[in-house]
Amino acid sequence: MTLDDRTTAHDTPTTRADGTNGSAGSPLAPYDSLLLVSFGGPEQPDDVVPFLENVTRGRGIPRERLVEVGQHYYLFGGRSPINDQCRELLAALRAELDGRGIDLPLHWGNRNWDPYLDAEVQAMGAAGHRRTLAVLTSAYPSYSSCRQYRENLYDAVQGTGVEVDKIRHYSDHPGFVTASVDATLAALDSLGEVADEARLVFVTHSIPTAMAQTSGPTPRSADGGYVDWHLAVAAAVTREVNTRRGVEHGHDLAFCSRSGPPSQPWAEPDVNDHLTALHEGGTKAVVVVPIGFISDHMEVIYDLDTEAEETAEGLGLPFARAATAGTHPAFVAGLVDLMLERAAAARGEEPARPVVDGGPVGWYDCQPDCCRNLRDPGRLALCQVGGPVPTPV
Ligand SMILES: CC1=C(CCC(=O)O)c2cc3nc(cc4[nH]c(cc5[nH]c(cc1n2)c(C)c5CCC(=O)O)c(CCC(=O)O)c4C)C(CCC(=O)O)=C3C
Ligand SMILES: [Fe+2]
Repeated sequence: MTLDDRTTAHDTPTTRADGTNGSAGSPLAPYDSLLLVSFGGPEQPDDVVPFLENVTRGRGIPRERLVEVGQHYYLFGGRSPINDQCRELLAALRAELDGRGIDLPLHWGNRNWDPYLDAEVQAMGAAGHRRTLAVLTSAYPSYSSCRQYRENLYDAVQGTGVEVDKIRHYSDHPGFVTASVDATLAALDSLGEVADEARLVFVTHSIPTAMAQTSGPTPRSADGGYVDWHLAVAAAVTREVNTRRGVEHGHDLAFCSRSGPPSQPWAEPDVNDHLTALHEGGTKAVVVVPIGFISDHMEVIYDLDTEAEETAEGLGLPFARAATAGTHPAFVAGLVDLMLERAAAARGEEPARPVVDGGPVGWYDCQPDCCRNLRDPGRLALCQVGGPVPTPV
């Protein structure tokens, strides 16, 4: 699916003598197109069950959990906001690109729902695109948040002639952090009198402990890159918020949306348990900051705005939830900066790779042993050092 007619106009690319598209001279050369890659979500009640089947195929999620998650979607009319949020991000990216005089076509494909990634990449290939730059709507390393998308990209390009690079992991890029800082400040303001006493509870998607510990490239910490990256972002946001307010807010990292069988360990503490523990320890108010997500999709509007907020209400704990990055101008501009940086690197230049103080610097191509697929280690993935080779055992 393309965003507008202007995009379609580019579907007839100018072909150079060497057979590649006419992207030379563009600040995004060598890329001839851009591709937003997202998770996907149901758009009407009849979509919910097939969507959940797509997400969980072969993943051993208990049936009760699926029924429960289905209810979350039905509570919101069977429609996840995630696709509309992707449409808004595409429109914001288009405007930012236009403002910088960049007219590359911008495409969009999802892992689990229409518009599907496979169909989109097929269409891109048929339209003559040969080298696209992908932006994942997921900012951190881990199997679920990085390699799985890269596996989907590997599958999607087969037979299309399209090559894919991606921007680096961007959660500690100044654009994303600025958006989180602004949102945290606004949420604190909404708490009124108790704001100065509020603790910042940063939240991300829980993943199995085994997946967390094998996230990021080796050598890695015992917690793994997924947790380390979140801790770096939480510290950077807290530091800036505290400086701006002249107050020392304490902070923690908690997890939401645990799935999988109860016997399997997942990253903890769960946000609801954590709010309870904070309350028992005397915390007077909380701001929940969902740094693990880039838009207010179902994990945010159900797991945080519905469930965690209810937990806080039951405790009598003043609660505010900070917005996700969404289409914050600093975030959108930051994504375009990351595209320009990636293109410069692809041209053999050595662009600066800004991150917040103390943050890890993301990488363009993942090491073959990074975020390994523990279930199906033979699956191949794109955007990897040395090409799509199997993960070393
Ligand atoms: C790390 C991570 C992100 C963040 C990075 C990223 O954004 O990609 C993320 C995002 C999302 N997860 C989403 C939805 C779901 N995730 C599920 C299941 C799972 N997620 C996992 C991890 C993650 N998930 C894992 C390890 C599982 C277990 C099954 C498996 O190993 O794959 C299930 C199955 C039911 C359940 O068990 O909850 C659903 C419905 C939606 C769409 C929301 C909407 O519709 O608005 C989004 C953006
Ligand atoms: Fe998920």
